[in-house]
Amino acid sequence: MSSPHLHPPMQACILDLDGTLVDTLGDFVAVLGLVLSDLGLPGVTRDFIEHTIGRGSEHLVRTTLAHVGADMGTQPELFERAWLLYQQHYAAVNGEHAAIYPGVVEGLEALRARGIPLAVLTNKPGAPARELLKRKGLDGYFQHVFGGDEFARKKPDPLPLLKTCEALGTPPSATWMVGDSRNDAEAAHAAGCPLVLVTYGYNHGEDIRAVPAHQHVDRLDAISAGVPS
Ligand SMILES: O=C(O)COP(=O)(O)O
Ligand SMILES: [Mg+2]
Repeated sequence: MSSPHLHPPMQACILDLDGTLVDTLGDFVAVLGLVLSDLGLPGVTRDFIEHTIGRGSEHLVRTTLAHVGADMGTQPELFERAWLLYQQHYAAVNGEHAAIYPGVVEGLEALRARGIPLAVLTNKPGAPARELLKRKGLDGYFQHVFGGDEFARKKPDPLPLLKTCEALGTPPSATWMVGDSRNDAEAAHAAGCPLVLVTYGYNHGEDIRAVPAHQHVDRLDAISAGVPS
């Protein structure tokens, strides 16, 4: 499966953000700490957050509230308050505790040098995703950046991936998806996009090497070498 001659061609490449391009766990930890403290609720561990991120920020906030025992049944407004606080704190913190993974800039440079159009598709909302890329100096690489709030459904549904292929103007069969989690893998399989999984990042505690892909890489700059254009 990982032998180079089996690789489909690459006409464009769509990349996930959190856990693939940027290690944002520290931002999520800081922001959720602030939100829970504002609400007078107990904190959660870094491990819990690492295992919960990836399905979008609303899912993260809702799951965190449930985890600390907040009763959203009797306090239906609690989620709305927490969500508002989350967005405010995230906008302020965004990128402060986040770092670009080793090999990412080199990998993006290599793809760009080959003339491969690039896009980001994340389950993070679009506005903070674009701001994060800007703050980290990565925004110039991408023709499109789409967030989880910009399509009717999020990854692992294939819809956002198919829409991103449409925006790039390339067929899914030649538009590669690069991600760190089963959400990315399921979306890619369902959309018919070739898949690269990075072995770092956040995958809900599961071993990503066990998830089928055309390639598993330890660094983003290992992609370009094996993929024909
Ligand atoms: O905000 C999230 O849930 C993370 O999103 P991503 O891994 O799709 O970039
Ligand atoms: Mg991810």
